[in-house]
Amino acid sequence: MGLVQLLSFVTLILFLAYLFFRVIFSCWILPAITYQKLRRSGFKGPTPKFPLGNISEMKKKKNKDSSSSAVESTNTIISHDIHSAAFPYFAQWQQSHGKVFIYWLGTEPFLYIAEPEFLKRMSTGIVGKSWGKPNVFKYDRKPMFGKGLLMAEGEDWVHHRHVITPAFSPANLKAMASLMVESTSKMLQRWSGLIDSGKPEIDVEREITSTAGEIIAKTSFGLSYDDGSQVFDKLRAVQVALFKTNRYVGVPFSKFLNPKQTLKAKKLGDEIDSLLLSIIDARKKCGNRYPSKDLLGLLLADNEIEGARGKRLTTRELVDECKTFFFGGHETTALALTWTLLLLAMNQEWQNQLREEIREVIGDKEIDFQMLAGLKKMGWVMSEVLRLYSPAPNVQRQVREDIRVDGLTIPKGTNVWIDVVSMHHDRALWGDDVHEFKPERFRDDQLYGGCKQKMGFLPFGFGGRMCVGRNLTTVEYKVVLTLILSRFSLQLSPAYCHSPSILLSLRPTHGLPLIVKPL
Ligand code: HEM
Repeated sequence: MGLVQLLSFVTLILFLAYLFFRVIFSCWILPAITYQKLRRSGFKGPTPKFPLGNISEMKKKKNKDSSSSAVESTNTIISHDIHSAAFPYFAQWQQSHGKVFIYWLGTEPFLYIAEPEFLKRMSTGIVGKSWGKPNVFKYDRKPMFGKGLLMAEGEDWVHHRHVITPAFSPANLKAMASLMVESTSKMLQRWSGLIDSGKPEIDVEREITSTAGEIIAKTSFGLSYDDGSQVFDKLRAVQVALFKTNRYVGVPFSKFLNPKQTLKAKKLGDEIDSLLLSIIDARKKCGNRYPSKDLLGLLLADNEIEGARGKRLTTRELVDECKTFFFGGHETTALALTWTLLLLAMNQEWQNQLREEIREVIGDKEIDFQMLAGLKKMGWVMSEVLRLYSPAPNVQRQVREDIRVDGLTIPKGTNVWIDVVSMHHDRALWGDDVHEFKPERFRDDQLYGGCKQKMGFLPFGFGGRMCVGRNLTTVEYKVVLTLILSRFSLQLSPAYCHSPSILLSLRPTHGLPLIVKPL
């Protein structure tokens, strides 16, 4: 062997050794150090096993419980006590470890929090840059959200939020309200057609989801539903590929354990990107470039002209924001409306009360943005539905610098999993009627519904990262519900099977068939 060959061989060996050490360090040594630090700080939790952490236990518990919950649903018992069905492992671990503990997804430590007082103490005084979004999810959910607002951090997040916020100003929302009326009226026309042809049983989840899609496509991107439909279809397919399959997020090299789904999600993500690029190009080419300062108009303007902060959105960031809003802008609102229709179908009394309020506030007039604030009871119903069936069932963070709470240290790198569903269903916070549908709890306390600790009610998140689309949701919710209740009465179909499940968001597994009758 010549000297050159020997040197190349040694370099290769050193390089492989370096790679090997890096893998061992980040997959084994670093998590072990974090584990020891957390134990020393007094945090307990289920014992993890390398390399899956607690995943096997979670999967086993989930599978066991889904077979028994099927029995419950055939008995047509509709219980709103959903936490232990949706997250059986968390419910079980809470019994042994309390409402704050550590569990592991693969080699990723997660600090589980279902205790609002602890969350308050932990988040008070945390500067934004001390926590971001879990890297493990950023990477895993890239085909759906890229580096859009939901996943952005630090200076990038500040810049994106600054550009996007004006898209949901009162002036814009006012203009959007009439487009919402248009799309909802089209849906109701379809319902009348179905009823006339002898099909009064309608899967309202599917209907509302496509109408909410049409609304976000029109109001934020200036598109018809048909023009955006391929993006919606592919986003739904990525959602299924990422969240409905047997994957091992957090386990080193887990993408090789399920290569088919990983490749499928990546391919769909690339296809969505190119569809969005052509939508962006078409908008750039049209003469009237930024017609109504809608979301796409604002994003495009920032892509072309450097803002006051000396930053501008790259085309990659622009595409990621479009993805984020195509998905986030319709899915959660549609679910809030869907769960509302279920609860109203089960509570004729509240259907009547809301109809009465609509008659008083809107009467025969066309819906106007200003009138919506007068629909107070509808606001209580919305909050109560978001409490019982929170479409966003959890909020996640990752600690970027050591955080100290009550003398305990949460080390840099620890992920944080805030269990919103658990807090919304906690008897200690809401009282003995916690699992009952009682919108009146928001009558005297419109913001927190009488919850004993304000951080215990988090349907739209908290702090500076609170949902940017919440005002749009409120307007859309009130417009759609007003139009539905003004024309139809709703009853639960015997075919409905109550099985709330998590597919990133909290949704009815088998849709929501209702018997719809004209008033
Ligand atoms: C009932 C409807 C909705 C619910 C329950 C909901 C829930 C949430 C929650 C819990 C967060 C905080 C996530 C976190 O802190 O990690 C959030 C953030 C966000 N939401 Fe919503 N959302 C809804 C509607 C919408 C709509 C209509 C849009 C878009 C038009 C939207 C876009 C976003 C975005 C982009 C963020 C990230 C904000 C940031 O980090 O600065 N959401 N949402």
